[in-house]
Amino acid sequence: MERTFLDISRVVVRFAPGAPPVLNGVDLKVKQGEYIAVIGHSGCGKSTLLNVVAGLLPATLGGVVLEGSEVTEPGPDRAVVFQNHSLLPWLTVYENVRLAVDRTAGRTMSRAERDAWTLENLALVRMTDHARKRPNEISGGMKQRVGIARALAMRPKVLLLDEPFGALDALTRAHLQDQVMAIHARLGTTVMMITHDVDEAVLLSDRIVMMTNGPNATIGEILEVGLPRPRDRLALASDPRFLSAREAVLRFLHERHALPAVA
Ligand SMILES: Nc1ncnc2c1ncn2[C@@H]1O[C@H](COP(=O)(O)OP(=O)(O)OP(=O)(O)O)[C@@H](O)[C@H]1O
Repeated sequence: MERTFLDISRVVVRFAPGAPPVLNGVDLKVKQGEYIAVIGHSGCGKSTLLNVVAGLLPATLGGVVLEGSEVTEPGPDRAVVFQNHSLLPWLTVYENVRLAVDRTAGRTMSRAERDAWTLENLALVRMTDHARKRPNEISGGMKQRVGIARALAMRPKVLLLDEPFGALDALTRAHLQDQVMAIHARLGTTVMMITHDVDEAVLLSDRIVMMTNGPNATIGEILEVGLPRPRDRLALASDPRFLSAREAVLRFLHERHALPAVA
């Protein structure tokens, strides 16, 4: 059996004493290189879970262990990409990525190596030609690509994506999904991605973690996607395995765990 790489163990998060916990007993074991999607209705606690893994929020009970080390604070081994880019507007695209490289590899790489590594990560997201531009001179999709390059440049053990494509139009979103799939295939990075988009979850992930509604949310079901890689969105659009995975997630969300207003 493959070893657990990221171990989320009986995580409970309660924001206010006396209030019901937002998350109650989330247990998940992730293998190295796995692509996990977390899906669930708005407000069920997906970002809360990601923030616990990122070390941005302490669990009230339980905890997270990454490669044998307990998560107690944020660190470059768990790089986060948020829905809205968090690039520094006064720095160029290159400088935004370079800053992360200098912070994480300032002592281990020479200047020339850091320059090359910055450029390599920009090339990975096809942003080489825009390296000298500032964030206000590039599109939303490009900003997210820079955010991904910056995260990958830290050589994270886990890439945490909090609805990274949520604010993008459908075509840009599809393009970025393809790029992230290609990067995952090339680097084998372990990924945990929050999404509201069922097709995105099925297309990208190895397993889809479906959350029950909050409060007291927990993992309701886990779907093994099992589609062979590389995956091609056009071919999959009519593939019965894709359609049945999609249906299983939709059923979970809209029949078994519909929001009260929907049910
Ligand atoms: N810092 C906080 N203090 C108090 N309550 C919080 C805090 N952060 C989140 N919550 C509450 O916890 C619940 C889960 O929030 P969270 O953002 O994790 O949900 P989500 O599933 O990511 O939602 P969405 O899909 O809408 O982004 C919500 O009810 C939210 O109001």
